[in-house]
Amino acid sequence: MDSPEIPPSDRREERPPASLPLPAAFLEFLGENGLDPALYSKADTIPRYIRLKPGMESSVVTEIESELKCDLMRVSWLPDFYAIPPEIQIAGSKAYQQGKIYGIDAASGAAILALDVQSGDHVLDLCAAPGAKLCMLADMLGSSGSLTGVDVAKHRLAACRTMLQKYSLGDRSRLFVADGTSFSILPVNSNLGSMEAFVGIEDNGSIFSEWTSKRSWKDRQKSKKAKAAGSPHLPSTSEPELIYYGKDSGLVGLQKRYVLHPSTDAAACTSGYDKVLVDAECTHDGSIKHIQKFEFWGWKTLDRRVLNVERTGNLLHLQLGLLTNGFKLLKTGGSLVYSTCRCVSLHMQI
Ligand SMILES: C[S@@+](CC[C@H](N)C(=O)[O-])C[C@H]1O[C@@H](n2cnc3c(N)ncnc32)[C@H](O)[C@@H]1O
Repeated sequence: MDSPEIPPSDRREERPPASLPLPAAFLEFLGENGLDPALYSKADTIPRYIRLKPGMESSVVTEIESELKCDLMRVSWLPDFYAIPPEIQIAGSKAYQQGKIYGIDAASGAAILALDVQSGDHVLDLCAAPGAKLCMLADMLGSSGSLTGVDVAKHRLAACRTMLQKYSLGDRSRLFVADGTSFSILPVNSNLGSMEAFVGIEDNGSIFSEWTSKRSWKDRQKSKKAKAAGSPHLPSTSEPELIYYGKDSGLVGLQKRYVLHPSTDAAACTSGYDKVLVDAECTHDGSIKHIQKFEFWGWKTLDRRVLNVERTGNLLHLQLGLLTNGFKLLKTGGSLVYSTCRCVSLHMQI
């Protein structure tokens, strides 16, 4: 007897179950979102990706192949991206230690590509840490324009600073510890005509001199206070804290109050960012490797971190806040890309 035709909506039932012992609540959540649980047991078949720092000679590829003992498969649609087998670790390799390659997902590359960064753009990355996308943005920017990275978690943003320095990509960058839902500092723009008035005026140390890793007494007191309060994250009312700026970020020689003053929505329309990336905090359920970690962390943790209704509600609120503010900071004619680890990438232009 012929087997009856199965309507597409029921075909999911036929798929083999995931070999991970996913908890019932998570299976239900996947079902509600039309996602196949079998996906979550396939991490060992998904390649890893690396990005070769642009400008490297092609002979470097052969060198890296022999060092990592695997083929580097060029990703045709993503410049400088290569797929490598999932079991290959890059952290111990010379190529990684010397800043010739870094690990970054193809999905992250796709989000940056969609932003279409051009040399001379003023670019804002509103959730920048730990910084793989930030590095790619800095590379795309080339030798003019600026890059501003914002993240609410200072220790994570410090990792961005380390990355920018390691890959020599920080010259046009500045990094602010700030709440991305209310951040309102605009790029240092050549079209703010009165800028000359602020340049070079000595004002009791309130002018930016070249950035140094040595922290001032005031900064050290600030971090002591934050530590004592037990919070790694700033309260939303805190002032943005600039933890890094490069020598060509446009800040050196400018008065601090000129750079750090908050903007209005009207000013952003004319002097805002050309490109904004909102790579928002999310539940991470779209990251197969991330979900696999809960086998070790315990599925109860998954309930608490991913499925908890209060947390997902708060996340939605946060994501909307980040998206709304990112949009406000765009210059007229600029573009914004919104992405999460579920690879949803939304491109908007005003
Ligand atoms: C998905 S991660 C970003 C990944 C990053 N774009 C990259 O490519 O490495 C989300 C980031 O958003 C940050 N975040 C959470 N709430 C935030 C807020 N209110 N403002 C700014 N950043 C926030 C988190 O600290 C986290 O580093």
